[in-house]
Amino acid sequence: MTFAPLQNDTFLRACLGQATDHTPVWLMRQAGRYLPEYCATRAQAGSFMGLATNVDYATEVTLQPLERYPLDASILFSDILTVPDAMGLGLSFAQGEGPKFEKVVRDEAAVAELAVPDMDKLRYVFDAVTSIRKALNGRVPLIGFSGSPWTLACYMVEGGGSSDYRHVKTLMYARPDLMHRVLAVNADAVAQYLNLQIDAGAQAVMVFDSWGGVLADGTFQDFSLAYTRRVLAQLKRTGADGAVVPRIVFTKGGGLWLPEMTALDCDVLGLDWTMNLGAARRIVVDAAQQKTPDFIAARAQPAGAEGQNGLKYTAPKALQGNIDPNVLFAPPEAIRTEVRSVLDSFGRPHTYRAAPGSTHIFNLGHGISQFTPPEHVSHLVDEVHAHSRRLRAA
Ligand SMILES: Cc1c2[nH]c(c1CCC(=O)O)Cc1[nH]c(c(CCC(=O)O)c1C)Cc1[nH]c(c(CCC(=O)O)c1C)Cc1[nH]c(c(C)c1CCC(=O)O)C2
Repeated sequence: MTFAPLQNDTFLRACLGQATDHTPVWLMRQAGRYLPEYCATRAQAGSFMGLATNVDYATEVTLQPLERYPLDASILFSDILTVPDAMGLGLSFAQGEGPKFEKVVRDEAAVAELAVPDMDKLRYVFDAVTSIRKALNGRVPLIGFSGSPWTLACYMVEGGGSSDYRHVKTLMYARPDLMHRVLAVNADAVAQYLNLQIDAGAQAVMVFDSWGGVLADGTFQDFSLAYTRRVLAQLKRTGADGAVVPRIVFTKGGGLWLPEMTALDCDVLGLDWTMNLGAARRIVVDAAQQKTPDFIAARAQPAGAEGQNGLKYTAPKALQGNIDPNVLFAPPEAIRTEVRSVLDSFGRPHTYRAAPGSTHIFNLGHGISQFTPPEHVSHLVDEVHAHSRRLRAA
């Protein structure tokens, strides 16, 4: 399987800590209900799962936001809940309501039954990845994704969305042994799922730990972070074409744990809007400097090379985020002001020779709202490109 050469590698370069002439931008949930063309295709497909399981529809809606906006990356159209669905829990999305599972995993018997699903049940996802790569024709890279083991467990135990996470936290505190088993199965399923997306053509992969931030300090490390680590440890480093596949970990509400997350074996950390990007940048750069005392020399070396002191040079993690998606409800001039403020908070973009590294990928701090006026997104994307070029020229 060979695909057309990539025409815009800005996103992949930024993921790997390399200099770019502008800050790349894409948006979480960029293909979704705020786009009238998405709603039209969804109506044809009849349901969300009808859309996600049909390769042609999934390809069509993945490309829809790219037709409107000069985004620097695309993301597979699917959902994190396809994995528990393949485990036999019976996923459905009722119109106007959130996701629902027919079966919930709350007791010893249900936990005992749980197993890594036959990946053939998820073939429609891998087929969609290959079809989207072909349709993109090298325009921008394609991101594959999965939920984190903890975030998937939240839906599997609650049976759907939740406002208080009562059932999943009850299981965690009352029967940590059962919770650990659910998370171990999820981690191994997610790792296989992402590796097959990589084989099918995904050029980067992202783990959505959307509900990591609802955990208490201590439980986050044991029940979320440890299993994200278990996923990362099993992931392939390169795709079928030999290109490095960057890994992104996004923990909503995880800003306080950023110092601990710098130790993850991933390339990019995603942040929600509560975190100052300049402060986050200092944390990731400090973490890399501790591992590599001669930091400037490290920048001149490929990551992973052996230094004179015998230490492995580690590039600081790139950061992805983090504008409040609600900014998109404000008038265009206010959107542009907020975009500049997020870019400025990250600070002067890294160039090879200039001091301390870390690169920035612009994104929302969480998924785009279905009520967003589509024309407002044009202002956001345009301002990211224009202002980030200005920052590099300054
Ligand atoms: C928690 C989570 C889910 N799904 C996802 C997450 C993690 C990201 C996050 O925290 O937002 C991830 C996801 N879901 C979807 C994508 C597609 C790719 C993209 O970003 O464009 C991605 C990356 C499509 C979708 N997944 C869903 C929709 C809307 C459903 C529809 O079209 O009817 C889309 C476009 C449904 C979904 N799926 C999920 C929920 C809670 C819902 C209902 C909420 C809602 O209605 O917005 C679970």
